[in-house]
Amino acid sequence: MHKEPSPWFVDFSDVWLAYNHELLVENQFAVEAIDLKVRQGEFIAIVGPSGCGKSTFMKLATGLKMPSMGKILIDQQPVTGPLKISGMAFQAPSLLPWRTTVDNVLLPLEIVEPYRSHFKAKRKEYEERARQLLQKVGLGGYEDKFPWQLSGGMQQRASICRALIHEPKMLLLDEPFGALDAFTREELWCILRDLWTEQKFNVILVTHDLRESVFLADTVYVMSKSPGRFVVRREIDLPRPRDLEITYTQEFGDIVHELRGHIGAVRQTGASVVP
Ligand SMILES: Nc1ncnc2c1ncn2[C@@H]1O[C@H](COP(=O)(O)OP(=O)(O)OP(=O)(O)O)[C@@H](O)[C@H]1O
Repeated sequence: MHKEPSPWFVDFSDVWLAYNHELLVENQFAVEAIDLKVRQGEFIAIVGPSGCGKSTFMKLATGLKMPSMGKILIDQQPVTGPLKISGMAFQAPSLLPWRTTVDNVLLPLEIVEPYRSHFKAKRKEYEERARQLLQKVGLGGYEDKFPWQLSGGMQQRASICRALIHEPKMLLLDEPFGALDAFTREELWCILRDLWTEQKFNVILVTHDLRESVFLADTVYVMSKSPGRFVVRREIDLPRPRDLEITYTQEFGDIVHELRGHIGAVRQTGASVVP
């Protein structure tokens, strides 16, 4: 029978994950009943209380973990192992201290096929690409410095460049700006906004910062306490392009406030609230 291709870029159908066999037997799931449909190029943010399963969700979305039940399609393909079409950045920039900024950014091209096979032959071209990306995020002049010569915000910019150098279709960000001061964080929101506007990769952003989620995302999902479920889906219909000024508007404040109410509800009860 001919099957219609999934119209979604990310398509989770009733996905459950228990971390091991014993937990599965005891019906102890880290995340449960996840149904998530994400359009091509959509920017989603996931917020929720600590330990609700946000990182577990990320592991499922990148194929680092296989679901105990349910089905995951990314870019029409069933996920069967770690995905090459994704780039990742975390709270800690984790740059290699013995490599310069540009060499850190080049790292995925040394590891991920098809780049890896051509790395020696195309090094110059790849390096040019890395330098252009670094320029774009405001790190021009720092390409040949070592990580310890950069501020925390600069290191995080480099780490985002490293996540994007192989032009992934999907960027996964787990609390990428969590360790930065408020001003630097907002600067990086704008950098991410600009990169996404230009390249339209899919983004899955995990954050504790509701303002960040509302400023950046098309859609915000709220997860409930463990076992993690998606209990609220909020479309952010603020016009784009969004400037930081928007964060001071009543409309923006109202959405943040509404999401805060949902988080408060799931923190207290862990129960579902009406989507
Ligand atoms: N390797 C593991 N083995 C068993 N249980 C795990 C493992 N990793 C996570 N868990 C459990 O799965 C649940 C979800 O954890 P997860 O790390 O996904 O939450 P989180 O929302 O990312 O937390 P935080 O916001 O604190 O980073 C928690 O109950 C956690 O104890």
